[in-house]
Amino acid sequence: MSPSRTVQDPATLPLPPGRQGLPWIGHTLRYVRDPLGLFDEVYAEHGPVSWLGAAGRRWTCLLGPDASEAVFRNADHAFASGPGWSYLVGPFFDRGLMLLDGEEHHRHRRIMQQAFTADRIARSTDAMHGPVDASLDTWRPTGGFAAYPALKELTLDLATRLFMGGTDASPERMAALNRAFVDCVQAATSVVRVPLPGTRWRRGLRGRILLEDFLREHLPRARAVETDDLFSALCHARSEEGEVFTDADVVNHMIFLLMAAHDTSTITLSAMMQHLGQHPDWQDRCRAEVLALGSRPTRADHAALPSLDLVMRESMRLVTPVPVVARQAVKDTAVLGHRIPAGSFVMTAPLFTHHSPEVWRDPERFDPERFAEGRREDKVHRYAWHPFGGGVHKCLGMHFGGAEVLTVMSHLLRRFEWRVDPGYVCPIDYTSLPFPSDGLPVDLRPRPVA
Ligand code: HEM
Repeated sequence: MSPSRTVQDPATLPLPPGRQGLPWIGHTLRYVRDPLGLFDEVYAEHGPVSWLGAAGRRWTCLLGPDASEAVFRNADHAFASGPGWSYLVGPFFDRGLMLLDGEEHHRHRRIMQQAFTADRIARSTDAMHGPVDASLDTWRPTGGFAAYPALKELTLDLATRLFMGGTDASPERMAALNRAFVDCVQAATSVVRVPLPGTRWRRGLRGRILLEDFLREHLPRARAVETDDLFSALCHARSEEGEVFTDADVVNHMIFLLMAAHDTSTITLSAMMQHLGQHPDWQDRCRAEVLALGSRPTRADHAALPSLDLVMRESMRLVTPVPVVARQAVKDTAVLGHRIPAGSFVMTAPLFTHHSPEVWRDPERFDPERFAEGRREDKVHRYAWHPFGGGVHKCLGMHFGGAEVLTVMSHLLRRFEWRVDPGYVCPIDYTSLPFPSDGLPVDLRPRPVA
């Protein structure tokens, strides 16, 4: 299953086969409703390398673990992240780390890494308990409780505090800031991509300006004193070579990080709530581990939550928070016997591999033990399970995100019990990152606080 280590001479190879679908929109509507069905069809017809029309472009689809490996390993530096992603997410996350390439990306990543050390993540974990508890105090357990919007509010609140902590902004200003951030995220996937009055695009541009103004206004304070929040961490981060971020870098990175952290964590939490609700045996097992710890587990305590960790991995497999990853070929290259000409827009789909029967046994089944020692189905290929991507752009926040998810789940399991009909099939909207379009109704009950 391993792709060849060297890139073949592209000029000698055939172009990928493919299909346009409808003019301009191509297969966009099908993707939004059922990306897996679409990829399955494309793979059955053409194999791992093909192209399809979507969102006004011809996208070369590189499907399966070998094709993903070729993209992420990027042996001949042919695939650029910035131009691939900016076509999809617009100008709202300009110059965020994922939108940079080459030496510039490498330099920025070296600096940013200093804000994501194990020590910092441990301190952030301790700082999460207060806001998580406060947010859960507002939950009103009931049958049909809409878990997804409640989790989204919780993670947004948490991100604003952990990322921007220490600001003295009024609750109204913070609410406006949250709104601006949501406007940017929604604008990124809007159909109308010019700033006409009343459009999401225009609201997104305004949102970006508001976020920039807010961050610039608070920069001098974040620069003056080093505190535990991410804003301050970016202001003071210094690579081993002594490189630091400019003010503009800090602002751009903060806006991107808010986006990178927020929906991905929410989706993971909501998928875990769904599956634990449908599998009470797993819910009991995870709760027993949580209750054996103190009420405010530290990052080190997370090692004592092995069942919850298995559930997190399995949930990210089944509901892959970043279903596709975008790139653009900046020179001719070759993947699995096909020529990918310079200029091609390229996507690879962790979602597809995560559901592939060529990789997983009974892939649609919720079976966290597949990740347990003795089975380790994810070890069949380096890119069997890759919700955080791979290569030089591999998610920088994966440990931070893991700490957040385990912290929130620990509080949820301690404070609540919930059930979801075992036959429930979650309707997922893939317009942007995947989310349950019905809000994920769960039957939520309080537990006596232990
Ligand atoms: C918990 C769920 C998360 C998932 C599934 C996830 C997934 C991903 C993926 C797939 C990429 C790679 C995209 C690419 O190759 O083009 C990525 C990049 C990134 N993520 Fe995450 N992410 C998560 C949480 C977070 C959090 C919490 C943060 C920050 C606090 C974060 C920060 C980043 C950054 C900075 C990058 C860009 C890295 C680079 O380009 O060098 N992510 N993430």
